[in-house]
Amino acid sequence: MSEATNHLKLAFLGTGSMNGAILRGILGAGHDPKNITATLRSDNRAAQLRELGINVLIGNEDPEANKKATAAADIVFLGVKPVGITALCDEISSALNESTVVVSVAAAITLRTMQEHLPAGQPVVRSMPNTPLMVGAGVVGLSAGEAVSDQQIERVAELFSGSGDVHVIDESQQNALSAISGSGPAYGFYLAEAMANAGIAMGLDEKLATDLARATVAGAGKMLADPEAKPAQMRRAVTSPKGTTEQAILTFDEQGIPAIIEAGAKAAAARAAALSDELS
Ligand SMILES: NC(=O)C1=CN([C@@H]2O[C@H](COP(=O)(O)OP(=O)(O)OC[C@H]3O[C@@H](n4cnc5c(N)ncnc54)[C@H](O)[C@@H]3O)[C@@H](O)[C@H]2O)C=CC1
Ligand SMILES: O=C(O)[C@@H]1CCC=N1
Repeated sequence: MSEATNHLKLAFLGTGSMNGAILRGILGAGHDPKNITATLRSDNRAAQLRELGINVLIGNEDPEANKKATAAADIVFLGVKPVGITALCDEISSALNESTVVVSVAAAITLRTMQEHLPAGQPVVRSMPNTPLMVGAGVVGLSAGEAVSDQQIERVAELFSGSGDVHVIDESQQNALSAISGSGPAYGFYLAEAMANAGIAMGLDEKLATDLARATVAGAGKMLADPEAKPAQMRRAVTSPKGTTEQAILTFDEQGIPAIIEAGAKAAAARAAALSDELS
C-alpha cells in the first residue's frame, strides 16, 4: 500500500459482516488503524473492533456517530443493509467534504439512487465486495459515479487490492458480478455443507465428515487462487478415466448440477434487479 493511501482517513458506517471483513482486509494489508473509524448501532461488537486499534463510535450512545466519522474521513464505506442506504446518505450529507469519496457496499443500490440522496457532485462508488476479503482472498467489483476522478477510483481500488482481486466494471454488470462473487462464498460453504452431509449419510461421524469437507473445499480454493488456474482442467486432473471421481461427476451432470447453479446465480441477479427498483 502506498504511503498516500495508508494515510487516508477511512470511515466504516455500519460495521457488520461485510464492512467488518473489508476493514480487517485493509488492516491486514497494513493500513494504519489510527486512521480508521468504525460505527456500530449498539456496543455488542465494539470491544472486538477496538482490539483492532481502530476508533469505534456507537450510534445508540452518540446520535452524531455517523456524522462525526464522516466529517473526519477521506473515504466513507456505507455498510448497512440496502434498505438503509438512502437514509444513511441523507444522514451524513451535511458532514461530507466535496472531495470525500462515498463507497457503498450494498447490493442493488444504484449510483443514481445514492446520488439523489447526496450533495450534487459528490464522488460515489458502488462496490460489490465479498467476505473472503477478511482473509486477504476477496473479490470486489467497483463502478465509479460521474464525479469520481481517476485518482479517487485508483485509491479505492488500491485499498481493496491489498486483500483481494479488484475489477473495475460498468455498473450494468454489478448484479451479475454480485451473483457470482458477492454471494459466491455462500455457494462454496453450501458445497462444503452438502459434502459433509453426504459423508454423514455414508456413515462417517459428523466431526470427521465436516473436517474432510471443510479442508477439501479450502484446499481446492487455495489451488484456485493461482491466477493461471483453470477450474475445468484442475477438475480433470482429479478425474481418472473409469475411476471413482468420474462416477460422481457423471451423476452431477445427469442430475443437472451446472444448470441448477446457473439458475441459482440468475435468481440472485434477478433479486438484485428487483431490489434496485424497490429501493430507488
Ligand atoms: N454479507 C455479505 O457477504 C455481503 C454483504 N454485502 C452488503 O453489505 C451490506 C451489509 O450487509 P451485512 O454486513 O451482511 O449486514 P450486517 O447486518 O452484518 O451489518 C450491518 C451493520 O450495520 C449496522 N447498522 C445498521 N444501521 C446503522 C446505522 N444507521 N448506523 C450505524 N450502523 C448501522 C447494523 O447494526 C449492523 O451491525 C448490505 O448492504 C449487503 O448488501 C455485499 C456483499 C457481500
Ligand atoms: O445476500 C446479500 O444480499 C448480500 C449481497 C451479496 C452477498 N450478500
